[in-house]
Amino acid sequence: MPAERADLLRPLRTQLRQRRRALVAAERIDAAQRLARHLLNLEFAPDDGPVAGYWAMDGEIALHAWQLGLPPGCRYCLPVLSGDRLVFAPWRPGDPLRPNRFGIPEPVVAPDALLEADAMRMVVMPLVGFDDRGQRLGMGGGWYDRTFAARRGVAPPPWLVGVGFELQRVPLPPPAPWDVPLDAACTEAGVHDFRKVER
Ligand SMILES: Nc1nc2c(c(=O)[nH]1)N(C=O)[C@@H](CNc1ccc(C(=O)N[C@@H](CCC(=O)O)C(=O)O)cc1)CN2
Ligand SMILES: Nc1ncnc2c1ncn2[C@@H]1O[C@H](COP(=O)(O)OP(=O)(O)OP(=O)(O)O)[C@@H](O)[C@H]1O
Repeated sequence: MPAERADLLRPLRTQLRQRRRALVAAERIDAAQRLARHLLNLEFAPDDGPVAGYWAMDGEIALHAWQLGLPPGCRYCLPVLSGDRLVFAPWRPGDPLRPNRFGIPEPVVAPDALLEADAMRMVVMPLVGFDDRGQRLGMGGGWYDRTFAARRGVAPPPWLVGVGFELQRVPLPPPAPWDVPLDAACTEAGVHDFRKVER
C-alpha cells in the first residue's frame, strides 16, 4: 500500500525546519539582505499598494531588509488568522502586536483596517520547502492554500512569491489538489521564476 502523502511530508517538514534553524546569525543576516535585493528587483514587484510579508519565526528567513527597501507607495502587511483563512493588516515598526494562537505576533488593528487576501498586490510566503516546479511546502496548516485558493489556475494579482534559504529547495511528492502553485521563489541565491513551467 502506498504511504499516505502526510506520512511522507511529516519527516520532510521536520528535516527542513531543522535545516533552516541550524543556520548561524551571520549566514541569516547575509541571506536576508540578498533576499531583499532579489525581491525588490522582481519584474513584477509592485510600485504601490498593499504587499504581505510575515513575522519570521522558527528559523524562517527574515523580511526586515525587504520591508525597509519597499517603494514609498507600498504598504507592508502581516497575516492575521481569521476563521480558517488569513487576512492582512498594515504594520510599521512600532505599531502594536499581540501573539496569535501559534505564538506568532499579529498587528492589533480595528476590524475595518483588515485587508482581504485579494487586495494584496504581492504576497511573500514563508517556505518550509519548495521544488523546481513552484510547488510549496508550508507548515502543514493549509492556511496559505485556503487563503489563496482563488489563484488556482487564475492569473495574478496577487503575485505569490515563496521565500526561504536555498537549502530548502528539494524534490517534493506530487501536489495535492488544493496546493496553490507559486509564481516565483526567492532565496539568497536568486529568483526561481515559475511563470513558464508546465504543471
Ligand atoms: N511566520 C509565519 N507566519 C505565519 C505562517 C508561517 O508559516 N510562518 N503561517 C503559515 O501557514 C500562518 C500560520 N500557520 C501556522 C501553522 C502551524 C504553525 C505551527 O507552529 N505549528 C506547530 C504546532 C503549533 C501548535 O499547534 O500550537 C508545529 O507544527 O510544530 C504555525 C503557524 C500564518 N502566519
Ligand atoms: N482549499 C482547501 N480546501 C479545503 N482544505 C484545504 C484547502 N487547502 C488546504 N486544505 C487543508 O489544509 C491541510 C494542510 O495542507 P498542506 O499540507 O498543503 O499545508 P501547507 O501548504 O504546507 O501549509 P500552510 O499553507 O499552512 O503553510 C490539508 O490537509 C487540507 O485538508
